[in-house]
Amino acid sequence: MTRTAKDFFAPLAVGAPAPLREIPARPSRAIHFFDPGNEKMAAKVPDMVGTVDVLLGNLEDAVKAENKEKSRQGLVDIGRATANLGGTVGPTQLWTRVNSLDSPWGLDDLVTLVTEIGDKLDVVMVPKVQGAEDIHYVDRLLAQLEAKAGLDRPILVHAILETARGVANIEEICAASPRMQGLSLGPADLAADRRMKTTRVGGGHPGYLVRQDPERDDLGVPQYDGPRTTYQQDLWHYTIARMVDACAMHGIYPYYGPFGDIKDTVACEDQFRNAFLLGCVGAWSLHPAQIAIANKVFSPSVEDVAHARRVIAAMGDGTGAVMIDGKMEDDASVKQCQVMVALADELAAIDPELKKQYDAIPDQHSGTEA
Ligand SMILES: CC(=O)SCCNC(=O)CCNC(=O)[C@H](O)C(C)(C)COP(=O)(O)OP(=O)(O)OC[C@H]1O[C@@H](n2cnc3c(N)ncnc32)[C@H](O)[C@@H]1OP(=O)(O)O
Ligand SMILES: CC(=O)C(=O)O
Ligand SMILES: [Mg+2]
Repeated sequence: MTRTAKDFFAPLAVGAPAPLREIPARPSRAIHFFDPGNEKMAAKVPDMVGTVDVLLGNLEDAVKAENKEKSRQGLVDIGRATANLGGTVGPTQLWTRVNSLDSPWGLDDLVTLVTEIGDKLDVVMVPKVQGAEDIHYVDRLLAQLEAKAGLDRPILVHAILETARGVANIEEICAASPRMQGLSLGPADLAADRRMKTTRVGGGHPGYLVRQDPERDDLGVPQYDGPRTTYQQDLWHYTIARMVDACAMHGIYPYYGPFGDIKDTVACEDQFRNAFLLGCVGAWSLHPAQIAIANKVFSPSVEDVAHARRVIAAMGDGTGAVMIDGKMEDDASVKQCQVMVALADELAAIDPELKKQYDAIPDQHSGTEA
């Protein structure tokens, strides 16, 4: 049975910090993955602080089995030595992706990281989450470790959706703990688990398409062999839309996961933008080149912010209807504009370049009351 409303926000261990009532909307446009055991990558981390919203020390897939302990220790060293990273000190959060709960490393990852650098860790990403039982396990263990380490704020939990069972149980996963911060799409493992026939890590597929109807000749006979335009569709639309609804319903945040074709920056931007438009707040960056893409895509454009401010100003108390540039705006569209402006304000608070751009938008008050 799930916890009752009465004890949902009670700490799960004596001495553990109280769970948060609301998950803070901290900017997390790019969750940048690095292997803390890879010297070249690790050396770049100090200079990345302040340039990316989240630095994530990855201990799971993409780290060779023989390097698991080295990567774990590397993350401890980075957490201890890197200034302005994680906790409440600066704009760049420190996250980790631990090994899966059924692996030989998952338990030691959690115990070591919370004990050694728990004060720096903002979020623990848990891979291959199948249902609420996985979150319950991590929830209790984190509480015990936080109490032992004397931490004064709870570490949050992020689940990767990468099994069919995880997708089927999405709502119970989101609701499993007040620690739940968000969900990411895990398109590679999810494709394998679902027996999808794509071998790509995220992104589209040229075979997943719809085709224009055939032209007809003068007698109305379809010309099946004639030229017909095809339109590539988004393989991930269903899962992302489902993830966005589940997260919004539970007050947590949805993220597009990885885009593996590092060189195809154009398609990466398109995939990230689809996710942004559908309601995601960020995506993973696997290579330094993807950080700028995510920062750009997940920041509202100056045009969108200008339009949103104009609608809000024209709508006064937010009720009624006005015409702006030939379009009707009303109580509902002003709420859409408030979402845009709230995000712009959050980002401007940590990104001086964006602040400059948003501050330069001239005040515009125009519109005609209906
Ligand atoms: C399905 C999933 O689970 S996705 C999540 C798991 N996968 C990952 O985390 C992958 C992370 N990324 C990587 O491992 C690498 O970026 C790769 C393998 C994709 C490409 O690596 P490379 O071939 O070395 O890329 P490239 O030559 O362009 O790198 C340029 C420089 O950036 C460094 N670099 C590459 N990726 C990163 C990174 N994620 N973070 C920091 N530095 C990086 C390289 O070490 C190299 O450094 P150098 O100039 O000192 O030699
Ligand atoms: C993101 C991830 O782990 C996957 O696609 O499998
Ligand atoms: Mg995976």
